Amino acid sequence: MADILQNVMDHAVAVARKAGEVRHPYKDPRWFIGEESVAAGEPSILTDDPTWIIDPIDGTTNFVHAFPFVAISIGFTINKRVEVGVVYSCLEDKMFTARRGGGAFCNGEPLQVSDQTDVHRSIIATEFGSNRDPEVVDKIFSSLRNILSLPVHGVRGAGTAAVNLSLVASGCVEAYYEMGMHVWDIAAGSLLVLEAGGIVMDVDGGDADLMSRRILAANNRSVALRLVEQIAPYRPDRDDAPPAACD
Ligand SMILES: O=P([O-])([O-])O[C@@H]1[C@H](O)[C@H](O)[C@@H](O)[C@H](O)[C@H]1O
Ligand SMILES: [Mg+2]
Ligand SMILES: [Mg+2]
Repeated sequence: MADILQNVMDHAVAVARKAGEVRHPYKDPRWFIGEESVAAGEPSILTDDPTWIIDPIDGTTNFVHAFPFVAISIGFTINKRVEVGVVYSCLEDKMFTARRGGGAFCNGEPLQVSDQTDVHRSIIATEFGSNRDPEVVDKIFSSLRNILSLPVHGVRGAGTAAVNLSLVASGCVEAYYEMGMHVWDIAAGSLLVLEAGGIVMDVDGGDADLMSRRILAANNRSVALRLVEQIAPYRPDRDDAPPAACD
């Protein structure tokens, strides 16, 4: 694991030097998008530069309530594409790693998504999120009602997007969708799913967009597209939306 991170950091330095950059890639805030740094006012703009995308605690509400799923999520992008993903599920003591083109692993063991193609025999993960706007809550419940009525085998939510994505990559659930989470919740986990043989797309079936705050990750296209038909989509403000103007 340390080797993978070291290689990536070396790669980041090499890319920076090639571009004639003198910035230190581990210190310049432009090379980071982190939940806490953004909360402190740093920008949340994904550029082509090598960028670390970090959620130090994914599953904060779980953490506060001692609900036993909490993760650390670290993604690394170049040209806006996730090259490395690391999710450490702390209480399970599971270290999930993926490198683009290099497969996905849990504690060093290769991961493979479920081979289930029938949505009716699937478990779907999702989250209720923290937005209590009645229109958003209606959409959440509408999607849930549609999916439960398909019917599916079950609906689950771990309380952390990163763990939900690790569950798709591990073949424990067939899919995970959510609207309202952030890029730091999903950057690393989305690569886990892709490298375990799954797919990642927008909830409306379009291309995945890391900054859109919408994701549908699934073991295969046939399960994903059945879910697209059931999901009532809404558009949260993007992670890279300009800050609202003050009066
Ligand atoms: O705040 P946080 O615990 O890092 O991250 C949250 C978790 O991933 C949660 O599962 C998801 O539903 C929220 O959308 C995220 O914001
Ligand atoms: Mg999070
Ligand atoms: Mg967090």
